[in-house]
Parts: sequence; C-alpha cells; structure tokens
Amino acid sequence: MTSMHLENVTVDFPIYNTRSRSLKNQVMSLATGGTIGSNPEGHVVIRGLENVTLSLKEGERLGLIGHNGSGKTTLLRVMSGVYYPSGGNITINGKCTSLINISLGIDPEATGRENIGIRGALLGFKKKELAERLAEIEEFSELGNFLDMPVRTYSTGMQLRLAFSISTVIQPEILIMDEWLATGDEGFQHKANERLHDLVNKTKILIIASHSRDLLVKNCTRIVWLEHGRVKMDGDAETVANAYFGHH
Ligand SMILES: Nc1ncnc2c1ncn2[C@@H]1O[C@H](COP(=O)(O)OP(=O)(O)OP(=O)(O)O)[C@@H](O)[C@H]1O
Repeated sequence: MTSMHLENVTVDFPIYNTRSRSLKNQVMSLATGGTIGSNPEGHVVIRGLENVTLSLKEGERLGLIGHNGSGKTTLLRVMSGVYYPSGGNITINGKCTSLINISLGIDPEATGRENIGIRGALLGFKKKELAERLAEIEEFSELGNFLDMPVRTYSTGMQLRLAFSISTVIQPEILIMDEWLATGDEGFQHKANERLHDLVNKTKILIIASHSRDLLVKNCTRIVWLEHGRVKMDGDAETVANAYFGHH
C-alpha cells in the first residue's frame, strides 16, 4: 500500500554561525512566517517547519494552504527529499515524483538528449526503462534537432519542455506539486495539461500546494492549513477551505 508518514518533522535553516543576541533580534524582525531560534550548535535558525505530524494513505489527495512563508514549500521539499529534516522522521512507501523545481539538475553544457539520460538516471529509471521511453520523451518535448544541441542554447520555455517531458513520462504512485505546473506555449500547455490531469487522476497519493481555492477544492479530499511552520488545521477539503478563504 502506498503511504507517507511524517512524525514530528522539523526543518531549521541556519542563518548565522553566532550566539549574538543583537543579530538574532535583527533576523527576528525580518522573519514574518517562520519562527526564530537557535539550534544545539548555537546557530541562529529560521524554523521553516515545526513538529509536523501527518499521515497519508492510498487514495488521499492533500492540498496545502497558508500565507507566504507559512512553510508550504519547505514541507513539499522535505517530502520530496530535497531537504533532510532537522528533527523527526519521514517514511515513504511508493514511487514518488516531485514536480517542484523540475529544471533543477539540468546540465546546460550537455545536449537535450544527454540530459534525458542524466535526469532519467537521477529519477531512478533503469537503463531498459529509459531506452523504452527515450523516443516518447523526445517526441513529447517537440525539440527536434535541438535535442543534439547544448541546453544553454535553449529558451527558458524549451528548457522547461525538456524537463517536463522527462519528469512526467512515468506514472508515479505519489505526486508532489507546487501549484498547477504550466509550461510552454499554448499548444504545448494544452498537451502538458492533459498529461498532468492523467498523472493526477491515476496517482495513488497527491500532494499539491496552492493559493487557489478552486484548484484545491476540485483536486483534493483533504487540506492542511499551515501557519508559522505548524499545522493550524487539518480536515476535509471543503471545511478547511471555508475556514481559510472565509477569512481572506
Ligand atoms: N532556504 C531558506 N533559508 C532560510 N529560510 C528559509 C529558506 N526557505 C524558507 N525559509 C523560511 O522558512 C519559512 C517557510 O518558508 P516557505 O518557503 O516554506 O513558505 P511558503 O508557505 O511556501 O510561502 P510562499 O507561499 O511564499 O511560497 C519562511 O519563514 C522562510 O523565510
């Protein structure tokens, strides 16, 4: 069974290697979302997430809401394995695709085709799997002869098309998204949307952060409302959306 469990997950971002009170106060005045503290080594830290406990089981579609700086991105990143928790643990059962920062890790000096190989390996594709999917990825990207050119010669949209085509070629069991991913020009966006809908509908667990009530209510069964890195409310999508958006 596909599942994800977070137990008391805390994520700290060390800011200064100092015990200075005045610096701490300065940082304190900057921080709107996270809380300020210090870790055992005496570093001043911004606490991006604090003691988040969350269990997701097969079939669940989780939406994340909260003001800027409330911890949504940090939570998505720690779930995706981009950040390691400073405290607590995460247990994941299932093949996970994270569509946050899809261009990260694309090598500008390598060609499009080489990047498909590099990214494929990073995403855990087996050699055979990649060979089977290569033509499909190339065709979906619509990059044609550019696939033999270094990626630094691509426009931003072309780079995103490449990254999107690779990242979405395999149906995950757990899908993580930050807002609805829109890439490319009109024609590409249309087919990218279709592919995303397909992935979203077939994934066993969905996690999506968004500021859009519509998107959340349409796609989610459950919503977690984050505030200052902590879970303020966790419940069925409609109820939490009403509580959150009702006050804004
Ligand atoms: N790399 C970092 N270094 C230091 N502090 C960080 C870092 N990333 C996030 N933070 C802090 O952690 C807190 C949570 O930020 P996060 O980006 O998770 O919020 P968010 O809910 O995704 O906001 P938004 O809606 O603006 O995307 C904020 O206080 C932020 O300043």
